[in-house]
Order: sequence, then C-alpha cells, then structure tokens
Amino acid sequence: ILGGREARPHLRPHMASLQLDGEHICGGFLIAEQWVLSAAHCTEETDGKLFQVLLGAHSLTEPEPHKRLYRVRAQIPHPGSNVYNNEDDLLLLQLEEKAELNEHVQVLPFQREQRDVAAGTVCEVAGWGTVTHSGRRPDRLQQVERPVLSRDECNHRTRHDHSITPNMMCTDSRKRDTCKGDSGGPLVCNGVAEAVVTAGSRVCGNYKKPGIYTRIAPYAAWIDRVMGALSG
Ligand SMILES: NCc1cccc(Nc2n[nH]c3ncnc(Nc4cccc(O)c4)c23)c1
Repeated sequence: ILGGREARPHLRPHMASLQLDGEHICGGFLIAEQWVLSAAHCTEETDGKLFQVLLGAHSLTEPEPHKRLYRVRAQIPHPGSNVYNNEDDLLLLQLEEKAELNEHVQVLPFQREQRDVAAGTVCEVAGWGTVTHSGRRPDRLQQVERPVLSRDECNHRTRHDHSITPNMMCTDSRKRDTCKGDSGGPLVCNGVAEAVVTAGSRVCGNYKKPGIYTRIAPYAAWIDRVMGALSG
C-alpha cells in the first residue's frame, strides 16, 4: 500500500496473508470458515506450490494471540483467469481445516447484488504490499481509503483504455494506491467486500493508471458452486 498508514490492529479480522516458505506473497480474505478468496495471478510465480494462509495477524513476524498459519487443501483459480489479461482474476483457497473464529479471525461478507458501487464512494483497501516505489515491505498491515472511479473514467484511452470490463472496478490511484503484494486483498465499501485487488498494469501510485479490482458479485454463483462442491 503506497501512501497509506498502519491499520488499527485487528480491525480487519478477515484479512489473510498468502505465504510461501514464510514470505508474504499476496493478500486474501476469509469468506467462510474454511475458504479464503484471493487473486488467481498470485499463483503465477509459485510454480505449483500451495500457499500457507496466515490468519489473525497484524504483524507478519511478531507473536500475536490468535495468529495462526493454516495449510491449504486446494487452490481453485477461476477457469477464465489467464496470464494475458486481468479477466476473472479470482482464486479460492480451501483451508486444510475450518479456521478457528474469534475476535481476530472473522469472515467478511461479500457483495452479491449486481449493482456497481457509485463513483466517488470512498472505500478502503488493506494489505502487506510494498509501501515505497523501491519495494520496501511492511511488517504490519497497512490501509488506505480510496474513492471509486467510474468505469467510463477508468476506461479513458489515457488510463486503462477500454480494458475495464463490467466485472471490474477502479479506484483513484493518485499517490495513495495498492502495490506489489496487495493483490488478492478486498476492497471494502460500507463494510462489505465489493472487489478483489488485481495487479493490472502493475503500476503503483500513478494517477494515470487507476487501481483495478475484480468485482465479486458477478462471481457469487461460481464461489457458491465451488464451496458447495468441495464442502465436507
Ligand atoms: N496499483 C495497482 C497494483 C495492484 C497490485 C499490485 C501492483 N503491482 C505489482 N504487482 N506485481 C508486481 N511485480 C513487480 N512490480 C510491481 N509493481 C511495482 C513495483 C515497484 C515499483 C512500482 O512503481 C510498481 C508489481 C499494482
């Protein structure tokens, strides 16, 4: 997160850190006791290895009550996700066991209504992604508030030039923005997860390249189908 600040500890008990060999790779969030939602592009450099999922954390390194690393039983990228574009950039992770819910570990409801979030709505995004252009990684969860940018504005040829589909949404990226390692985290508007961070052009903090997110409502049926099929 560029231009944000340290989050209030444990105010986002749904936040997950997707890790490989103890290293934070991407964000994610708990959508059910045994399921985390993230971004499919996060598996691009994992070369088939399964993530481990850290829940209940504020600091990535310090011991904290209720902080726990979970193994993953299955990782299911959306069938439409691919390395060439940002479409269908969602990843479902089934934990080896149900997460133990408490004040630091909670499920976050996601938006199921198909209506766009109104442009100008101020939403928030949190993550352990890089906090400087030189790539400094924070130990503690960062957060930033960002106003939603209309799809038409975002699709302007000097911005994302008509690559933003109805299944995506944008936020203003002037100075304050998501960056490397924030992919997979939730964009939360009025307490509801509306979308998931996608890297898009990978540019951070440049107002010409607004932050891009995969809206969740269009994928509610897919999410329910996968969770239902793999339950038990
Ligand atoms: N703001 C959109 C967004 C959301 C999520 C991730 C991303 N960026 C990135 N995702 N993956 C990446 N691998 C390498 N470099 C990257 N961005 C980068 C790194 C240093 C300086 C800088 O200005 C940009 C990214 C960008």
